[in-house]
Amino acid sequence: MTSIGALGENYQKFNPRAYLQNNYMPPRADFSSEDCAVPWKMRCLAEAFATGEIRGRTLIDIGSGPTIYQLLSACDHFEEIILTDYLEVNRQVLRRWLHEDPGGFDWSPYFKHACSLEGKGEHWKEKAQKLREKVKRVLPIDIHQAQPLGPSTLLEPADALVSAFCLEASSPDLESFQRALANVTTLLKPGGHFLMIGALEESYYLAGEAKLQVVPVTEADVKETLVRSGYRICQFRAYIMPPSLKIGVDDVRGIFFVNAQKQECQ
Ligand SMILES: C[S@@+](CC[C@H](N)C(=O)[O-])C[C@H]1O[C@@H](n2cnc3c(N)ncnc32)[C@H](O)[C@@H]1O
Ligand SMILES: O=S(=O)(c1ccc2c(c1)CN[C@@H](CF)C2)N1CCSCC1
Repeated sequence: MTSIGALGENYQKFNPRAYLQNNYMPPRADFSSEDCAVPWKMRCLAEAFATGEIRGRTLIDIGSGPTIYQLLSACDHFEEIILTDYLEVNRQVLRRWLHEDPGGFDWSPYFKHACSLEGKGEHWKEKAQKLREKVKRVLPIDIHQAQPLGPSTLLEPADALVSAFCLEASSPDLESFQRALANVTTLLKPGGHFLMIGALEESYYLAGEAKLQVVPVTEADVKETLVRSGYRICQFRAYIMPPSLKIGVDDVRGIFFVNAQKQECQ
């Protein structure tokens, strides 16, 4: 039985570049059809933010990793975006993108796709600049702590949370997944929305030398965990993994998108 500590130790071997190659470059980063995984994920996020119901001053991204695609449709709706991750190597990758350092990952296909989905005629470079302006902090986080951002971070609860492939990929079992959700929920204002993307029935994934354990969760597990943590589920969508995308970097069966609202009476 893997412990939280052992899982954390294993993350020390996590290779951001390998992770990006495995999941955010072809064949998985295929934008040719709306039915492909990445366009599906981005459409879920774009449509949720397009309602105008998810907005406010601050949004926190939980477990950003080395990626920013999950925030492209959020940046018009918040004044301040806070990125977080457990690993300094990932926080460095994020800072390099924010500072436009050469040699960083090319997110332009994702920005172009987001601009196309939103249909506002925005040039992708405008959106990239806007996101860079909105991201004010890149913070360390541990979702297994009661105060995931640590006791000293003077941060009022956020108006919204986003998290993609973090909770199930950081929890050794369902109980710690449930506790982690309760922990991160303390970072969200009552009435605020939590947009979560995650892996369904995945047990591992690779990131270079690292083989990371994932707690396999079903649609019912995710819904039940959210309700028990005091959320109303506004929307739940699932995507089934096509065989062509089973490329040996994980055993993911599909992905879920959930828009959940933290109930006022906690
Ligand atoms: C599968 S990656 C997800 C990255 C990115 N959000 C995405 O959509 O691809 C999981 C992330 O969870 C982070 N992580 C691992 N343990 C964590 C913990 N205890 N608390 C918060 N994040 C953790 C890892 O550093 C890694 O960046
Ligand atoms: O590209 S994805 O959106 C994707 C993207 C990221 C991840 C996974 C999948 C599964 N393993 C996760 C590890 F936690 C990370 N995609 C999900 C649907 S099937 C094809 C792959």
